[in-house]
Amino acid sequence: MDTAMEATTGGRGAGSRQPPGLKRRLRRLEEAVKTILANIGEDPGRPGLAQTPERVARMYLELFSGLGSDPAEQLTVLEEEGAGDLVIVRDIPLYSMCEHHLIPFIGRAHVAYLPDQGRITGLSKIARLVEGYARRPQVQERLTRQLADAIEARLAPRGVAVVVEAEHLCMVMRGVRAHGSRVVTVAVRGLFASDPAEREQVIAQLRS
Ligand SMILES: Nc1nc2c(ncn2[C@@H]2O[C@H](COP(=O)(O)OP(=O)(O)OP(=O)(O)O)[C@@H](O)[C@H]2O)c(=O)[nH]1
Ligand SMILES: [Zn+2]
Repeated sequence: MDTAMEATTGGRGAGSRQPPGLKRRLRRLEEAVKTILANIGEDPGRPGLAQTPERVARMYLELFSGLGSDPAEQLTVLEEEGAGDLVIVRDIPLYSMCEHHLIPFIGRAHVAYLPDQGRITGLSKIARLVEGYARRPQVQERLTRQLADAIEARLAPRGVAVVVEAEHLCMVMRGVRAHGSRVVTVAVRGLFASDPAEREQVIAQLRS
């Protein structure tokens, strides 16, 4: 985690220089990509691949930029007197990386929460939360749970429900080659966990 922290905390201020750790990590990633290319039977020296290790190194830091920060901190708490009705944000795009194979799983997240005492969050913040947890090596169940836990911890709502629907390229491009299969995961907290009728209703709304 220490090295991940370097990448995400470095270079934030205007004109600030990259921390030395970041350059070293990029160089090591480039070396690793060259090693992969050589060992799959490619020639890392051929012109078409000349920039590839550097490009892939930068891409990996982007794809895994959710490491080393706490996405829950992005959930600002707004006090809106009287806000107590269900809030649903559906179809949030999701691009994450399966931690078993390091290839993408792609889908949508749907989030609902029932505010308590007028505590709500900015709507964009929920999409930011999804991005923060998605940009790291993941499994879908943990991602789903982390989204529900973050909203519960920050907003202390009466209930939270999260549904994630995704296609795992590790199940499609390789292995079992289950084309068209979709994985659906659900996490519920508060009222949606304790009351089966409420749970059923909110999940139906999220999946409709
Ligand atoms: N529960 C869960 N499993 C996942 C997720 N992403 C990938 N997997 C599974 O992780 C498992 C890894 O199993 P292994 O047997 O170690 O790896 P493998 O030989 O490549 O497995 P196959 O994919 O069956 O060929 C596979 O069953 C994947 O389908 C995820 O988000 N959640
Ligand atoms: Zn996988």
